[in-house]
Amino acid sequence: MYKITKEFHFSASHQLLGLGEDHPCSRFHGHNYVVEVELASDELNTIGFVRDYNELKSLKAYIDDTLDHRHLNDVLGDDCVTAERLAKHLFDWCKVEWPETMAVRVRETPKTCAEYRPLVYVPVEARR
Ligand SMILES: Nc1nc2c(c(=O)[nH]1)N=C([C@H](O)[C@H](O)COP(=O)(O)OP(=O)(O)OP(=O)(O)O)CN2
Ligand SMILES: [Zn+2]
Repeated sequence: MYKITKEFHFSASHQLLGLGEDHPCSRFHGHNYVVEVELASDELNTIGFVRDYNELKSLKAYIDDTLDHRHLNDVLGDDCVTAERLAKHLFDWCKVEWPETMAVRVRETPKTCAEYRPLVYVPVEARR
C-alpha cells in the first residue's frame, strides 16, 4: 500500500462549552491549527502518484474560505468543537473529494493530536 500526507495550517477560535467554568478550554480562546490529511492506495496512477499533492490544494481553499480566522463553534454549529470533531468534519469533506482518504489528524498545540480514521470492517468469513 502507498500512503501520502499533506499538511495545512489555519488559525481560529473556539470554546468548549459544557466542560465546567473552571476548565480553561471553556473560555473563548484560539489555536494555530495544523491539519494533516492521509490518502492511501494499493495502486499508483500512470505518473506514479497516489494522487497529485497539487490536487489537494482544494482542501486549502476550503480551509481558507470556511475555517481560517473564524469562530469554529459558529462554523460547525456545535458548542464543543473538539479536535476529534474537527478531524471528522474534515475527513467527511476530504472523503467526498478523494475516495482514497484514510484519515485526518488535527493538532491544536505542538503536543496534542486527534485523528479520525474509520474502522475497517472485516466480514467474519474473511477473518481466517
Ligand atoms: N481529547 C481532547 N482534549 C482536549 C481538547 C480536544 O480537542 N480533545 N481540547 C482542549 C483545548 O481546546 C486545547 O487544545 C487545550 O489543550 P491542552 O492540552 O490543555 O493545551 P495546553 O497548551 O494548555 O497544555 P499544557 O499541558 O498546559 O501545556 C483540551 N482538551
Ligand atoms: Zn482549544
